[in-house]
Amino acid sequence: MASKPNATAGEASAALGGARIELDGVTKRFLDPAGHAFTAIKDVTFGVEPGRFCAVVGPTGCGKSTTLSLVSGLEKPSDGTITVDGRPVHGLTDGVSFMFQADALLPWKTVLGNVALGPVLNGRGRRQAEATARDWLRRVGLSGFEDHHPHQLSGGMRKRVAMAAALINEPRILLMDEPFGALDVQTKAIMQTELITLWEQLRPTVVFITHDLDEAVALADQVVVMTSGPGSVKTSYDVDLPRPRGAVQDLRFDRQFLDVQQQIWSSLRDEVEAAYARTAAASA
Ligand SMILES: Nc1ncnc2c1ncn2[C@@H]1O[C@H](COP(=O)(O)OP(=O)(O)OP(=O)(O)O)[C@@H](O)[C@H]1O
Repeated sequence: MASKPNATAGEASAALGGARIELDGVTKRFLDPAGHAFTAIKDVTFGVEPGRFCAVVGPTGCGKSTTLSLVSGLEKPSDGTITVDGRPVHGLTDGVSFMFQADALLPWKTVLGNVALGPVLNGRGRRQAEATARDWLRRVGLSGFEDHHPHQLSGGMRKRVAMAAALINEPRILLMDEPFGALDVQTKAIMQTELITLWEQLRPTVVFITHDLDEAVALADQVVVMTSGPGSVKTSYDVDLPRPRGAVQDLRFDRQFLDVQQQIWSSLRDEVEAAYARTAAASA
């Protein structure tokens, strides 16, 4: 593993601040291959205040990723409205960065080229973009790896590159779909701590999809629990653990953390069991 990121709060560049996200009665229907309408999410309503970290949990197939792509503007709702800072989302939402489970890195570009790509596409000169990219690589602990290509890095290092590439544009909204889902347990915990340290400096509004309730509670200010499909919002919990949260590994033994985790699990468990029973019945 590369060294830990060495940025401090004072090094954060002028953050633009996060945007307010509102979903109001959002339903999304898809057509299945036979041409029948299939409801993926139904009447989803929740909001995320500017600069808050919102995790969305729910059983497999309940529509978490669909919800995220609606916020991004990549998909349009069938019913209901999504607004960002009070303006309805039409087309790709401004000021959004993404991080997915698969690293969206270009294999033919160097680490520096991957991180500098966002500013270059935003019209910054190459020199300036590369200088900013070098700074971000330092902040994620990857100084010295600028000329490597993605295949020459470990999984955790690739995540750091993806994180630098997502944050270099100082997004107002960061949409994350199980970004650490494929990592081993130790690397995942390290990446969670690094993410939360960088987020605490920049404070974009985050919507973070995960299957891992511990991860949701450790990182988020708010955890939205979705019902089994078609997904709607079952409950939204505030997580009042103090910030800065510090190392995620240590947090998991905290009494308050365990209390919140248990409370949310008691709500989530019914939905996970319902989804499992439905899948088992369908395949019987
Ligand atoms: N483009 C699409 N066309 C048709 N059906 C879709 C499409 N996208 C998603 N679905 C369906 O909508 C439902 C919700 O999918 P989605 O990926 O949003 O769930 P999820 O909660 O993110 O799942 P998982 O936890 O397994 O990643 C699923 O039944 C899926 O097959």
